[in-house]
Amino acid sequence: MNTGQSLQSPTSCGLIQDFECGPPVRSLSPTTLGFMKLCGIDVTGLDHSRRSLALYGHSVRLNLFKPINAKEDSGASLIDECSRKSSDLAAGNLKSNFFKPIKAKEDSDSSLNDDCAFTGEKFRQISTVGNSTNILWHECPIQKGDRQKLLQQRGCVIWLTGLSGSGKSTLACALSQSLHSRGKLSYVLDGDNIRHGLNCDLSFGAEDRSENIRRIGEVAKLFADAGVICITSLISPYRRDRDGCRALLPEGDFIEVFIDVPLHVCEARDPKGLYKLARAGKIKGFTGIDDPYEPPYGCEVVLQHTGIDSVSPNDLADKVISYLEENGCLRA
Ligand SMILES: Nc1ncnc2c1ncn2[C@@H]1O[C@H](COP(=O)(O)OS(=O)(=O)O)[C@@H](OP(=O)(O)O)[C@H]1O
Ligand SMILES: Nc1ncnc2c1ncn2[C@@H]1O[C@H](COP(=O)(O)OP(=O)(O)O)[C@@H](O)[C@H]1O
Repeated sequence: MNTGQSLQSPTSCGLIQDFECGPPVRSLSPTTLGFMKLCGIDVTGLDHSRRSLALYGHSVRLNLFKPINAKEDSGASLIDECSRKSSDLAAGNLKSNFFKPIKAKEDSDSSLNDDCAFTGEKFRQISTVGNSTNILWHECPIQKGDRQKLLQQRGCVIWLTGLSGSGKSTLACALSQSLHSRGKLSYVLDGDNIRHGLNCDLSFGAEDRSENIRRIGEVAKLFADAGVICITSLISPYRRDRDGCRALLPEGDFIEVFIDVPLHVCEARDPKGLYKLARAGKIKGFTGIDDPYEPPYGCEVVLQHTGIDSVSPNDLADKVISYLEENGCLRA
């Protein structure tokens, strides 16, 4: 029995518009659930792991996912619709513990492949991420590719790293200016600036530096997803933290640029007088003095200081622009 009724999410997400079911929700029973059809597929023939029906509030949503790989969580459990009473389903009593949480969804592209029950279709997943349980990724019809087409560029992250005084902020601005003049949209996330707002709760202890970088990595990822060329300008002294940010993005979208200026040059520049204070012991844990800087291994671009300050910030920016051009970042 199939009334051909199409269930739509309150947000009219296209992902579930092909979902057809038989009777209205109120009269669903373990038997009638067998009539549910998903994109023309009769789910009665499928094993239990591929037939999860989600009740979200009082409306039915389609949620197909692989509970087999689920991460255990005391707060939630998988419910096989065949073992549930129709009254429970109809009353929406199951919404808070309907799913066994699955591996956290990392980005809008990654959830749509291996974890899907049906190849070639997009399905939404309930997941547990950090301290958030039972959260549902919401997909929008306009995606990164659409925005990139609009902007005629590739959303990516240019991650500038180097000692304090190496020229990160100067290069970030020169780069942004050069991109702007070419009609490319960029945005600079500068460590100093972000510490005035979003990250004003963080110190320069190792743990807080890591958190600083993690947050900026996440924000940069959003900018890249928006189609913007995001330039970050942070010391980001620890390799592991930078690699963590790299891992957030698709291959090729994280461009690490090491501004390789030796400590003695940075110290001679000392535009803020911080090295002097650090040498005098008035600032503790200053990068390069009594806190480590770990240079990258095999990053995309190295801008090596040549001994004299002969390479202007604009020339350095040109080198990065060349990399972007060669790697197709300046076209959609
Ligand atoms: N202890 C210590 N170590 C290093 N730097 C210090 C410190 N205290 C303050 N500052 C100033 O803060 C700027 C670095 O902030 P970041 O957010 O880029 O640092 S980090 O990536 O979290 O390590 C850095 O700015 P830049 O000179 O632009 O790099 C310094 O001016
Ligand atoms: N390519 C360069 N050559 C010479 N001096 C530079 C260059 N880039 C930046 N500077 C100078 O170095 C100092 C530190 O630059 P800044 O961009 O603030 O570094 P950071 O952001 O890494 O601390 C500033 O006085 C700046 O004018």
